[in-house]
Amino acid sequence: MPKPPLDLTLYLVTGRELLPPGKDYYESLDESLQGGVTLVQVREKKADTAEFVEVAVKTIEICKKYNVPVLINDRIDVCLASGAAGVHLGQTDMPISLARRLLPPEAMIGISAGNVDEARAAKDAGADYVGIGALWWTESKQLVKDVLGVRGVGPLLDVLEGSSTKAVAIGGIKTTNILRSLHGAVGPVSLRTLDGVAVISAIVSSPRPKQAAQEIKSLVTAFRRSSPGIITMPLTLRTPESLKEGVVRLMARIRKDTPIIHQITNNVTVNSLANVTLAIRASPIMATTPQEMPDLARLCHALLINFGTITDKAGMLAAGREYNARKKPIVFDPVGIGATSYRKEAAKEILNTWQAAVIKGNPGEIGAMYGSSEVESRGVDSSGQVFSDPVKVVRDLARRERCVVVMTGREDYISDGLSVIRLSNGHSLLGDITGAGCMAGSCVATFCAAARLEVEEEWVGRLGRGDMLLGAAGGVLALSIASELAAARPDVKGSGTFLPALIDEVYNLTPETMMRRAKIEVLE
Ligand SMILES: Nc1ncnc2c1ncn2[C@@H]1O[C@H](COP(=O)(O)OP(=O)(O)OP(=O)(O)O)[C@@H](O)[C@H]1O
Ligand SMILES: Cc1ncsc1CCO
Repeated sequence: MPKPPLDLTLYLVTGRELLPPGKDYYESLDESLQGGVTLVQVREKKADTAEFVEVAVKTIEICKKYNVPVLINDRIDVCLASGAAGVHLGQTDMPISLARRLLPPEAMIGISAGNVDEARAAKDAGADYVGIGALWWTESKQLVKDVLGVRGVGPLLDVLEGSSTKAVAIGGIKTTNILRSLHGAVGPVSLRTLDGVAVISAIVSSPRPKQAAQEIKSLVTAFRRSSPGIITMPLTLRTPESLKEGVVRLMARIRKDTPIIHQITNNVTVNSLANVTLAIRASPIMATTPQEMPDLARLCHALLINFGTITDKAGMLAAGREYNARKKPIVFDPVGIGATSYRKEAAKEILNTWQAAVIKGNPGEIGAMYGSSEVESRGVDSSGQVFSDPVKVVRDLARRERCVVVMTGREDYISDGLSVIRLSNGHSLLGDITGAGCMAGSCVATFCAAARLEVEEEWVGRLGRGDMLLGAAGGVLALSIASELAAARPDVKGSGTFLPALIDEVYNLTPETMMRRAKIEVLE
């Protein structure tokens, strides 16, 4: 008998202990199948064998009505006794090769994988699918050993590329984090995406499992239809001319709409950031308290998170979640990330919680994120060193972090994982004031707000909308072109007079000047 097709789109793992009070297990199961569940795993941790078999048989009977196969957690004997379609194994359960020998040839066998080695072993053993996790910390955590995090999934998907082993993610997936989960879990090299999601409590604990299943399934299918390998724009041909025109268009949009830019930043440069934001004609709001975040995410058009003095991690985490939920851009400036291990850990936690639209840093910061020591990381300021292959660094990091990456310096490199552009404006005086990079972050956040505002239709199934590469380029160009104009002024005598002149020049910047002065190259 040929193997039945395996549809992992919405994989329900049962958990009778998680049902809401008064809800019958079989009733809940039937409703979730009506909502579109495509595969069911019966998971019974406490039942004895007789009860497990009984639950399995009844589950199979109900699932048959919907043509949905049933797998059994761990127990080959229960699978055989109940006539289930296959098993799901843990790493410490029976090896796949042995299970294959005991089960009929058409049986489906899946296995949990929490790292690259486990994924590779599963593929080599011919697993039909791997369950990758845990994605998030969850109430049903006893199911999985360690939290892998959304950003940990990609390398496992790369390992599976080219094989027939499918992949599903598991662990804490719910409607509020599903797009974040799917968007983040993509192979950085292969751009392979998940074949579906495994859900437990988001469906089982719901008093309305049908609606819960429908909602999750529609988001998975919408994501799948949305060119999921691509980070920001559906394929766009980039030319210096189209980028310049785009930047000027965003500038006009900023002036028309005065976007509100929420900024959680350091206490060294906070005033400069508020002033530069006003100078480009946007409206800054600096706010750090977690309780304010839902209201601010509703009100504001973009969020900047600057790590400078990292005193507000709780606010950073809360804010990012809200902006992701509203599909509004977040710019992350990991200031000094290479300097302390606390910052490195905090960045990991932050980026595993929410998805940045743009990550911006100097070569030391980007190098620390990339995991390269080619460029020295010195406190918060740039060491002035550059990478031998900056194009590879920004492109690979963008693919890995699933966002646009900006690496500032004498030349700025920007990539969305597909295109790489180089901007060559700016003046060395920017390196002599504190917060030039921080101000570039505010400008990028403002242009990204405009890039989102100019797209009216929702990009269904995606975590954001608008051309974030263009937003990033616009922000960097505004500050660096203004710096050239400021440095040339006769009243500027050094770094002290340069800072206010810089704000003036941002304030007086015209679309014509931007168009004339912007030095943009498209490298890839
Ligand atoms: N030597 C230079 N020549 C031209 N432009 C420069 C130069 N150095 C920096 N810039 C520009 O200055 C801006 C800030 O980049 P920089 O790499 O100095 O940030 P940073 O080190 O993070 O700054 P800070 O930590 O002070 O905020 C960018 O727009 C970049 O293009
Ligand atoms: C000097 C300094 N220290 C922490 S943040 C900051 C501003 C420049 O990034």
